[in-house]
Amino acid sequence: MTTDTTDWSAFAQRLARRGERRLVLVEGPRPEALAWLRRQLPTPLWGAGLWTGPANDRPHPALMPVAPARARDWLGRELDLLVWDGWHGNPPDALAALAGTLRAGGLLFWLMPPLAQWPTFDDPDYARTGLDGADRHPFAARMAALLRASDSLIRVVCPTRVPLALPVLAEPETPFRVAATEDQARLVTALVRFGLGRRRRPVVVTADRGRGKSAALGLAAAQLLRRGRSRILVTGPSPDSIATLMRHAETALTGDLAEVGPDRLVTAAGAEIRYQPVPELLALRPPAEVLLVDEAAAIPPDRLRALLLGWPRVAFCSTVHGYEGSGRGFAIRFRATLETETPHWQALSLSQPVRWAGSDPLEPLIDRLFLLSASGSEATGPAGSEGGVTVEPWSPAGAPEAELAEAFGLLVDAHYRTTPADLRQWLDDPAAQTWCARVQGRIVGLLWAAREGGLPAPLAEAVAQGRRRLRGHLLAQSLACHGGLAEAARGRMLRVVRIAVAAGARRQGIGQRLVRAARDWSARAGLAVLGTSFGATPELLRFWQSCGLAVVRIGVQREATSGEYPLQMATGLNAPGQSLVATLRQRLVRHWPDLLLRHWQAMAPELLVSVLEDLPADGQLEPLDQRDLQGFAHGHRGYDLCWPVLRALSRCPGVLARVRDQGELPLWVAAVLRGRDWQALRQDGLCLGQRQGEARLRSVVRALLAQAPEL
Ligand SMILES: CC(=O)SCCNC(=O)CCNC(=O)[C@H](O)C(C)(C)COP(=O)(O)OP(=O)(O)OC[C@H]1O[C@@H](n2cnc3c(N)ncnc32)[C@H](O)[C@@H]1OP(=O)(O)O
Ligand SMILES: Nc1ncnc2c1ncn2[C@@H]1O[C@H](COP(=O)(O)OP(=O)(O)OP(=O)(O)O)[C@@H](O)[C@H]1O
Repeated sequence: MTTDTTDWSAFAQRLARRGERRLVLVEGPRPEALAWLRRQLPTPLWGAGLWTGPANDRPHPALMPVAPARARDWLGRELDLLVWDGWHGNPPDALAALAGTLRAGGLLFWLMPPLAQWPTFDDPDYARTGLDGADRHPFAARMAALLRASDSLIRVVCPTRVPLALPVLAEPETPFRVAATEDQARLVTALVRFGLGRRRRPVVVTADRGRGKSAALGLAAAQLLRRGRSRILVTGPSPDSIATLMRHAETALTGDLAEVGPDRLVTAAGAEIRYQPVPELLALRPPAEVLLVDEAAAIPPDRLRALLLGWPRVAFCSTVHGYEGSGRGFAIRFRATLETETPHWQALSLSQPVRWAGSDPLEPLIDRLFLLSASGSEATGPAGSEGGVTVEPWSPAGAPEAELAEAFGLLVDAHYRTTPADLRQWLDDPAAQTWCARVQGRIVGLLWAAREGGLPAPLAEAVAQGRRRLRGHLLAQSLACHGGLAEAARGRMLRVVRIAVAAGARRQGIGQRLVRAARDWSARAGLAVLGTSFGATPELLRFWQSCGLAVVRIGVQREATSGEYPLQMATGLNAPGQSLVATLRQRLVRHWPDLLLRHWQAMAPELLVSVLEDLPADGQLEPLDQRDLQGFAHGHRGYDLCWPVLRALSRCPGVLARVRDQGELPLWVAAVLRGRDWQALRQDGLCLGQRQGEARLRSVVRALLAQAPEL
């Protein structure tokens, strides 16, 4: 033992008795820091630990090496020690996620250059998101300032040979123990009431990490079996996600169980709690009185909806931890479905931590560093007018902390996947431009954009041919590559990365004003295009249309998490930009019927038609087509013979809008545009069969011909 060794094991035990965890920042050259750590960590190590650097460098053989990119695999597990090698990169989402796996008594050693060097430290992780070109890093500077101000942080400056003076921690009166909190007990009671109560009154439980939400589900499921329910189904994004739930249910049912398996608990009376994966549940539809869905935020929205409608009592639970970015967005987006389908739904939440004490300083510190609990302004705009709203350029990097938290909160609340990595990108990207809208000084709207494109001709050509891919330049690159147009990567553009207006201030023109500010700035700066890329919904499409942008591309695959098609819209700001947008749109006009048949089968009819209505109508009927249509309308000509003409008719101006007005859009889209057969249409409840379906389509065409004789 050398003289500078600290008894970390005793310190960890004391922390555990207080229910707390600590961050230990090990500053100074990496070799010295590693040498220091090697001297500190005893053999055997006092608990389970991870090391995020290269396996060969690990400072203790008992530390398990894990690449930060695999941090997700550790969610739901528990650790005593995390040694984070910041010299090999600091991806914010992974650091925040792994910090949450530390149990009471846990220590997080973070190896980094001295705090003073953080603003210019060339973090190896920057290359992943194109930030390696920046010479200053406000995000890291901000973290350094927050750490410097923290009174719970333990700082070690290497090289050092003196023993560390650890904080003196008082012994608690009662040692901390992981056990039910009052909050959790209340939730269990509420869940039992829900499980025994009326149908179609779903509950949505949200909680930060480590609040005991999964355990509460298990405890409630056990009580429900005891109180007469015969089958409770549980599901989640993966079998691992329900292990805690099953374990707590099993413990609560001890003595009553006839069969115990990892995905099934059966009581002596034959009642069961059974895990089934989401696809299996939706395919087999096993009956059950209650369905519990854990980690619901990681399940695509269309599946959540199917689960909601498929069983009489459904509870959805989700963690709202910001590093996955899905939690809060889940609550916000799913709310719309709940309000429409099951207006009597109920929101429940858990706030007291179970895994550590309320006095734990690590959770609030990580929270501050990564703004994990940021939530947007409650401020509303002035009703019915634009008066009192100011729109101005704004820089997140220079903003006071409280304002930054409020502004980032707006983005988090408004977007499904806004994570600490976005916060870093927003603060650090030299190509970022931001505008904010204020009412009485408070931020009620934000537009974050990034300058893209402007690539040298040979590189732009290589991107267009699909031979090169670059970090960043998302829209420029996508348009160049998918459209096969080098001009898209050569021209300079501004991409709106995110826009958000506080819920209480929407539909007052604030969004439009923010876009106008970005557009005016771009035009003045000589950029060719203003564009954006987002998960398509008819509402957002309408918003961007109202800002003067037009559809230039729709992705061929839905995004896995949101289940939405990526949609790209743009407007030309000068002659080359206008010509680029026009060319992209012409290609889309030519290609959409084929894209539709092969790729857009899952697109909701409303969205599909909104997209098609955005494009210039290009359908033309010839005299023979017109004769066919007359024949079809009056029942002399069969549907199959007329199908090509009906498709051409769909492309004529105003036709789809008229079909919508007649309430027949779903049938028209499925039969005519998608070419689905009558059996499939009947199965989907779109018609009673061929005879009835054809009759309805004939009646639509008759009305069309009456309204628009020029057809
Ligand atoms: C790249 C991206 O960021 S895409 C994601 C956009 N952001 C989000 O989805 C976050 C949540 N939503 C929001 O924050 C807001 O609703 C925004 C930013 C989309 C729109 O901001 P707002 O200030 O409400 O828009 P604004 O009042 O300027 O609307 C202008 C027009 O857009 C259209 N529009 C806006 N919202 C909607 C909507 N929900 N449904 C239909 N049309 C809409 C309307 O035509 C509206 O004019 P009108 O109110 O006179 O009918
Ligand atoms: N009432 C309880 N008694 C004993 N242990 C509990 C109790 N509630 C929760 N725990 C334990 O606390 C830890 C966290 O609980 P749980 O996994 O339910 O939390 P969670 O809110 O789902 O959090 P996370 O998203 O971090 O997994 C688990 O190890 C669990 O076994």
